[in-house]
Amino acid sequence: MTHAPEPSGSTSPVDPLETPSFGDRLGRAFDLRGPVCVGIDPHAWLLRDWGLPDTAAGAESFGRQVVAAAAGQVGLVKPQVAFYERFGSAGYVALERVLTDARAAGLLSIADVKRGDLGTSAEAYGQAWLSPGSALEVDAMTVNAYMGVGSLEPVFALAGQTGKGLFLLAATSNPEAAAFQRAVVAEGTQAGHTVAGAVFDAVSARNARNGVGSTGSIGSFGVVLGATLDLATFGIDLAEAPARGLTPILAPGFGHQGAQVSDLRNLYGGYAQGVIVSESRSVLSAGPDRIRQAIARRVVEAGAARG
Ligand SMILES: O=c1ccn([C@@H]2O[C@H](COP(=O)(O)O)[C@@H](O)[C@H]2O)c(=O)[nH]1
Repeated sequence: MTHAPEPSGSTSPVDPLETPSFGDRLGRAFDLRGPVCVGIDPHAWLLRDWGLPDTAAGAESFGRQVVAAAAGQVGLVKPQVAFYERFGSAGYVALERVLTDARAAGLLSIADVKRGDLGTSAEAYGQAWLSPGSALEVDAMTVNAYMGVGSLEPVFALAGQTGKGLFLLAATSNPEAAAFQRAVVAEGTQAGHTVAGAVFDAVSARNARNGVGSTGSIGSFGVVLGATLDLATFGIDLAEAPARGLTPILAPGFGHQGAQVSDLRNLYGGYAQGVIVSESRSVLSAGPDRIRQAIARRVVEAGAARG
């Protein structure tokens, strides 16, 4: 019996040699605009405060206004997909328009979608978010490795081919994650390491292998390490960064969740130059008329903290 070929969706072929890597684009964004990433999280209460309906149209207007305010000030935005998904297909159409605006404004977008599965299912998630020309195309997506880092192999491969990035959840900012993410791996090459440490090491090893670029180059594969945490207690040592292939860190937890941007260097040590400082509610709650100024303040704070 022959199998039908996997559908490739509305994607176009890419030449990996012609595609600058996500790590390179991220490095450029850091140099040009600093490390701040504005989260796009259209909570129902925020839509109300912004004078918008709690509908897909409201979430679209909200997202597009946030993108307009972020454009030219920061290098990155991070839409929280859950807040669009709650409106079903209309929410996805809204998100597609927000992403189109972000791309047109020269912003790198990270879909906070936290996908994870195995084999061809994992690959299909990757195709949805990382394939050039797909409706939901972004620069990077968040993924979870709780089916094993190896389960994400097809997504790593696709991201490598298309010049996209991945951020694997390693130590997340929510307090209830610690017991789980500090658990110890039972067997294999990572035996004895914490789950968080094993994810961090696996991602770092990939960046080290790919990090043949210049000193200070940034890898395309990153981890999520919450800013609310004492990362040493998760078995993660950030004291010394590698000379090339620095693993980027997506760092939620600043602002509303309590972490201070001024602590950037204490929190992330030798990796501070690769940290994406992500804030959502603390910026978005400024409202449509003051969000530009709120973002500008974060840019100054983060620039000073990063040095
Ligand atoms: O460890 C994690 C991973 C993801 N998030 C997401 O980031 C934002 C945080 O929003 P704030 O309003 O700045 O607290 C939100 O979309 C989370 O789902 C996280 O908080 N922690």
